[in-house]
This record gives sequence, C-alpha cells and structure tokens, in this order.
Amino acid sequence: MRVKICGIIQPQQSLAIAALGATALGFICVPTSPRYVTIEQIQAAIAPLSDKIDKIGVFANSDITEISHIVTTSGLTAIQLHGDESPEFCTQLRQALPQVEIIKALRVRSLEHLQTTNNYIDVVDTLLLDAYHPQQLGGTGKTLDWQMLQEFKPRLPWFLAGGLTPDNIIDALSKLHPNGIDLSSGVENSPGDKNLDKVALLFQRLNTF
Ligand SMILES: O=C(O)c1ccccc1NCC(=O)[C@H](O)[C@H](O)COP(=O)(O)O
Repeated sequence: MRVKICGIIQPQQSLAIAALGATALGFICVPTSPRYVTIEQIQAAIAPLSDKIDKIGVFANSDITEISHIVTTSGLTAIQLHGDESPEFCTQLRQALPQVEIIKALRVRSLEHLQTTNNYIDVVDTLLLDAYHPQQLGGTGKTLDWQMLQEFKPRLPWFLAGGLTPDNIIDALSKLHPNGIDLSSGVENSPGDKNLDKVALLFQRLNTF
C-alpha cells in the first residue's frame, strides 16, 4: 500500500520520513497554505531522496504553464490536483506532462458528489478522497464519512485522506480498502512541522495490521 505523508517543508524531515517507510511525500504548491513551499524548498527536500519515493506536488486551480514550470524545475514526479480542475483540464495537463502521474483529489461533500469521480476515470492515473471543509482546501484534520465510502470501488487506484492519524488508521483500513493513505496534520506538531514520533508510530501500527 502507498503511504503519502503530505505538507513537508523541512528537507531533513523528508529524508527521515522516507526512512521510516513513506512511499510518497507531498509538497504543497498552493500559496495560501501554511505548508506552502517554493521551488527551491522542494528541490532541497527532494535532493536526498531515492528514486523509489514518489514526490507529489499539490496544486489547486493553478494553470498548466505554472504547474509545468514547477514540476520540471523542481523534480516532482506526480501532480495532485486539489482544486476544481475539470476532466478537460486533466486531459490538457496530461498532454503537457505525459510522463507525470496525475492524481485528482475530490473533497467529498456527499454521496452524489462522490459519483463525479467517474468523470476522471479515463483522464487521470489515481484518485484521492479528502474531507470537505467550507474554508480550507486541505490539511484540515477533518475525517471523511467512511460509511459513505463503503461501496466506493473505482476502476482507478485511490488514496484515502482526511483526518487520518496513527490512532484511527487501523480502524479506517479495517473498514475501507484504498490503494494508498495520505496523512498530514495527524502527524504534525504544527503546519509543516512533522512529528517524527507520530510518523514512526503510524508505521509501527501499519506493520502490525
Ligand atoms: O495541506 C494543506 O495545507 C493543503 C492546502 C491546500 C490544498 C491541499 C492541501 N493538502 C492536501 C493533502 O493532500 C493533505 O494531505 C490532505 O488534505 C489531508 O490532510 P489531513 O486531513 O490534515 O491529514
């Protein structure tokens, strides 16, 4: 299973978190986020990492020129679209960056809204389900309604996100079967400052599951 730790700011934490077992690290390229990182910060965080680790840039409603510039200059290997990007936008992004994994995040508002993931099946590689918050785009610590996801079995691999912590992860995985999990605030001291003891506890719990 893929394990993504998102919202990394400090280069030394990226190496430590990869060493603890993360398969993917997320870098927030959304300027309004307290976890926002510049191209230079991403380069510094990515430099010591092995090729096996996925380096995911998180964007929200950015244009293709900007995404392409950040991805190609920083060394990111995947793009997570966390805003209101349409399937048409995803198709154009694929044409611009054919080698890069595209992950479409959906901030799930309702069961009906969840069905909109069907529109992305042919145009992205991976889906990510996050919790909806009226004021914040992500990193909210808010948990999804797992009951609502019981029947969610898309044709694409998917990440479960939203309020996951070392304390609730086993409960989540005993109810749902995502291909990956994504944690941010549940393993932090404060936005962008990851708590390595909590990250270690997460992998300890995952290893016993
Ligand atoms: O984390 C942010 O600050 C953020 C800001 C704007 C768009 C997306 C953002 N995060 C996206 C993520 O992938 C987070 O890992 C995801 O929302 C889960 O966060 P959390 O509930 O804190 O585990």
